[in-house]
Amino acid sequence: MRTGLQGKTALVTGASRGIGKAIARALAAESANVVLSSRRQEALDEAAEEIRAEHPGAGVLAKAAHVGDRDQAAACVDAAVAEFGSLDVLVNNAGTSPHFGPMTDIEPGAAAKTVEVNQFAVVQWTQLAWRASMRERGGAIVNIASVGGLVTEHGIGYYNATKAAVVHLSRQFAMELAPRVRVNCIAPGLVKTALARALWEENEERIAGYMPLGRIGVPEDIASAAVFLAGDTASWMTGQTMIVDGGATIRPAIA
Ligand SMILES: NC(=O)c1ccc[n+]([C@@H]2O[C@H](COP(=O)([O-])OP(=O)(O)OC[C@H]3O[C@@H](n4cnc5c(N)ncnc54)[C@H](O)[C@@H]3O)[C@@H](O)[C@H]2O)c1
Repeated sequence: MRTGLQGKTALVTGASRGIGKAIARALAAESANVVLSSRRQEALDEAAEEIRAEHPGAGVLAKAAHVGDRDQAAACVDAAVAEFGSLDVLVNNAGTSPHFGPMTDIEPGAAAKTVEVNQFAVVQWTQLAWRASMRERGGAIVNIASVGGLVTEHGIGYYNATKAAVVHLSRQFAMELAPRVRVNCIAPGLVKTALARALWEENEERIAGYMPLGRIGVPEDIASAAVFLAGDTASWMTGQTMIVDGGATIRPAIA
């Protein structure tokens, strides 16, 4: 079955590197037009240039925006529609984890930033995409949560609480926006990116051994799931959270 993404327009937040960049690249490989967004225009331009060179058939636009800044977000969504005529796919991928440690120690500023970037941005960008294009033309939204939103982990509890919110926001938006727009979610396990470096860098072998599939994830593992959920391949799925984690969450509770 085909994804049907050819000629559609997809906007990915946090697309300058890591999972977001891999998702943008995978969507371009389906001949979708891709709009890459993250904070720094320079990093985005580099990512866009790479994707353009690899996939000359796809339109590629790079437009910087802080996901928490409503005006910048609106300008980015408007630029996507102005350039390509519609916004058919939104991938809410940008994420941050400014606090490491027990939740009893988190400072108000770090807590607010975590909510702003991981949680409220999903609401804000969904509203903008809905109003600018999807209400009229339909579409698909893919939100990037985390397996940490489903289980507990040491050190990143507050981040995980915002990811649990993303799982629920995906269900709630799926219900509110049906049948025009499908909204699904991915809960990645540990993926080798800059964001998670502190978790995997010095323990790579031990963590790979813990994973039933024997390795830490790479951004492309998440990108293929995102393409599936964004495309017609998932045309009868909405409100769901797909766990992509090398099997980490199916390990027996008692070994
Ligand atoms: N790497 C993992 O192990 C892992 C696991 C589960 C979930 N995730 C989630 O996957 C998503 C992507 O993470 P990643 O691992 O690729 O991280 P990364 O740090 O490699 O990339 C994050 C991207 O988000 C952008 N970004 C951060 N704050 C932003 C802001 N305020 N406004 C706009 N852009 C912003 C960064 O510039 C970058 O492009 C995040 O939502 C993260 O929580 C990652």
